[in-house]
Amino acid sequence: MRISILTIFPDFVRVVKEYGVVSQAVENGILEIEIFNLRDFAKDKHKTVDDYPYGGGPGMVMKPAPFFEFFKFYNETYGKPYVVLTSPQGDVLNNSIARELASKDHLLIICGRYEGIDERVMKFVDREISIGDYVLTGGELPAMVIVDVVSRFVPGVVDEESVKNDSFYNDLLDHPHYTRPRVIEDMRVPEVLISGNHEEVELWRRKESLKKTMLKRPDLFMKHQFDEIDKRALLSLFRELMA
Ligand SMILES: COc1ccccc1CNc1ccc(C(N)=O)cn1
Repeated sequence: MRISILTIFPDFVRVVKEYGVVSQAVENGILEIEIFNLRDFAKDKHKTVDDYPYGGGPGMVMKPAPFFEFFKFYNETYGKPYVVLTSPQGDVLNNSIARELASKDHLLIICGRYEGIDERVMKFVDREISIGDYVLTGGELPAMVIVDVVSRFVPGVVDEESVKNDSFYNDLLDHPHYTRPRVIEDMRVPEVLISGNHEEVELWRRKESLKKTMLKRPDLFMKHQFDEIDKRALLSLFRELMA
């Protein structure tokens, strides 16, 4: 999968491809991440990317011409990508949107700055995405979040099991995790996890996920489709609560 990012701050976003599983996926060719500087497509001497807003008002607006120049170059060179704009007006990102974006061969993420982007640039945009209901000084952090979340759904980037057990994969919150030592400051690892009984472990984990989700995210709990393991876990949970 190829992901490109268009920004006036290329050094800001570069780190997203330099660490962890994303950098490994880039190294072994599962992911291609390319960063383009919008300023390179501003043809005037001062490489201007912003200008005063028609109609007045505070701040500046991103000029359309550099974007038009960029897309002329980009579409001819790489073919037409699926274009995402990160903006406060977008659909709020969640796992299902991320999974949908991960199915595209070729994604381009546009990062806005200033008060916003000239509306005529929207002709290139397929999807507007927000990472939450707040305004940032730029679209670069949302672009990095999208690259990270989408990468996890690209086959081979992370262990399939890990994605399958994603707490939000089956819309339950994650169970507690433990590793060595078995005891630290008198705090012990739950015995079931040391029992080696995988069925018991899976039941315990599911019970913990259901308990945590019921308490912290009743909205997710109500949406959850209960499978056989869930039912056994819930029974065990109720027995525990009644005891
Ligand atoms: C006024 O800013 C803009 C206006 C229009 C586009 C981009 C920006 C850049 N800012 C952003 C971007 C994304 C998010 C988000 N919630 O995903 C928040 N702020």
